[in-house]
Amino acid sequence: MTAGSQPCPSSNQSHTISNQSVFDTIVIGSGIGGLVTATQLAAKGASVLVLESYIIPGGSSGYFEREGYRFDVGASMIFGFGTEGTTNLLTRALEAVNVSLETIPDPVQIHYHLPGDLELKVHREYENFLQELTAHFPEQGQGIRKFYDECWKVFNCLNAMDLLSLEELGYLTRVFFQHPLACLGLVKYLPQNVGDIARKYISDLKLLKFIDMECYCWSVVPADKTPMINAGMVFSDRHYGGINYPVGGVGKIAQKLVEGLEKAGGQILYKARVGKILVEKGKAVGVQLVNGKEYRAKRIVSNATRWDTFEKFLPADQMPAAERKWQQRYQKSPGFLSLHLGVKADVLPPGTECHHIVLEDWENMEDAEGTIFVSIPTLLDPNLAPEGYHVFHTFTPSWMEDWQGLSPRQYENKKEEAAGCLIERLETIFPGLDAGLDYMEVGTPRSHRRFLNRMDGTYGPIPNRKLMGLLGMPFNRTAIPGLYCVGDSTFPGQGLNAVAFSGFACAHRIAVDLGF
Ligand SMILES: NC(=O)c1ccc[n+]([C@@H]2O[C@H](COP(=O)([O-])OP(=O)(O)OC[C@H]3O[C@@H](n4cnc5c(N)ncnc54)[C@H](O)[C@@H]3O)[C@@H](O)[C@H]2O)c1
Ligand SMILES: CC(C)=CCC/C(C)=C/C=C/C(C)=C/C=C/C(C)=C/C=C/C=C(C)/C=C/C=C(C)/C=C/C=C(\C)CCC=C(C)C
Repeated sequence: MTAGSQPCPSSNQSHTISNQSVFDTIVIGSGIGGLVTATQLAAKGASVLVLESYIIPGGSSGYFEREGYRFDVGASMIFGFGTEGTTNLLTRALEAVNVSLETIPDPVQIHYHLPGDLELKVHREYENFLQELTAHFPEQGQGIRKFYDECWKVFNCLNAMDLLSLEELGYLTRVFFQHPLACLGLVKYLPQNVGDIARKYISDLKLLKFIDMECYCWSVVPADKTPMINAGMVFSDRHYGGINYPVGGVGKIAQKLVEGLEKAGGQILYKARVGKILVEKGKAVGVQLVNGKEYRAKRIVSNATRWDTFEKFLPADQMPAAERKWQQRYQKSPGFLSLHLGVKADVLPPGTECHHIVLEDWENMEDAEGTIFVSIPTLLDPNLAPEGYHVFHTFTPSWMEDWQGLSPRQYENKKEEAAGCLIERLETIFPGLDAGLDYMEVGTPRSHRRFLNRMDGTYGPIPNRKLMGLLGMPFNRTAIPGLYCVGDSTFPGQGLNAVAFSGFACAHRIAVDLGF
């Protein structure tokens, strides 16, 4: 979304908030992490108020409409909509508040276009994927199978048990007695990263680069810094529950959760920007909006990033030691330069897949504007664009620093130039893209900061050195009594299914704390 353009109006305008003096819980932000916390608590009978600064719910999983196109703001490759097991957390979150969403299965997770003619597709069918990858690295066939089979071990442990708060002793004891082997399996993998495990089985350097890319394209760090638990989820669930796109666009997930929240008695207020968390006698007791209005609750949950929570909502100079430590271990990932395009349908040859990753030189994988991501959701749900056209969302990592200190004219020119470069590079995969353009909206980390309130427009936290898997990622409670965090700056990190887990865990911990 252009930083200068007006957001589209929503039918869900501000609601009147019931005159309750103290809510059980206030949730700051209606990203998927915040909404799952809110719906879980409302379903248990808690009184919940969600305060969202924007005009619609969803945060990075929101949408906007322009000239007949419906664009996903950020998230587009959706895990968690499976029908079986326990890891289908988006399906479960909707069910908990008696709503549901129709989804369309995506037969291929990603079509990779990588250096050295490494062209391959990650098929929904596991064996087809292994076969296609092995055809590129015939000598490494056994290693490939052993590596991905080890990822399944992690997934099978997770998919055997209810997924709730790891900060709650009652749950941990119960789950350990019910599934001792699965728990021990997870304990083993929690401190591990993908790179070490991949190198046990794989020696070919180009194949190891491919594993780096398999991690980078969702964790924005290479295999050595990517936690094995998360890779177990991503590399297996794509073949188990699969990647499924919600009919009507990604924005529908948040809209449905809000519908469920309200049915369960919870409330949401839009255009309600929190400026401050109120702390009395060392305990979080409420929030103050930037317009001065105050709301109070027994528990406060922040779905904003940890940087926003502890540097903006609370005095930065009184940051708890645990948060300072976290900031030494994790840094902000880059944001994205995003092009939301409307494209003539004949640009895409028959058989084009929905998601693509493009990289011309391995050296550039982690660089700003190195790896290119493409999502074309109209290949699954054609109703998101006018007839004869496609929605084409392409994005590439980009740092806030590169977009600061520019005059409005310089900013617009830089965006145009960057968009031109991206389109030119994509012409090799989609010839005729430039000529087929019908609509273009360019977003930068500044747009993400403005519309999503994410500090520096970041995609989320990344380890700033090799850490011990997921061990360094905080759960939901914070050093301030009564204050919890949820979303991608809590365990287990980025990803809609990951933040949904964070929401389940946060709501469970609060429900126990409040005696629900
Ligand atoms: N950021 C991206 O570009 C991007 C792209 C793809 C996927 N994703 C995914 O999106 C997910 C993020 O989910 P999440 O739940 O952690 O958070 P989120 O960033 O999606 O949602 C946070 C919400 O809090 C609101 N908010 C922030 N500050 C506020 C304030 N002061 N007052 C009121 N509301 C405020 C924001 O408007 C937003 O709706 C991650 O899984 C990530 O992987 C993000
Ligand atoms: C008791 C005892 C002894 C012990 C205990 C142990 C235990 C129980 C443990 C447990 C653990 C757990 C539960 C864990 C959990 C985890 C989880 C849930 C995880 C999840 C994850 C997920 C993820 C990571 C996801 C992700 C995704 C993503 C990020 C995506 C993205 C995408 C994008 C960016 C796009 C791309 C592309 C294109 C467009 C092409």
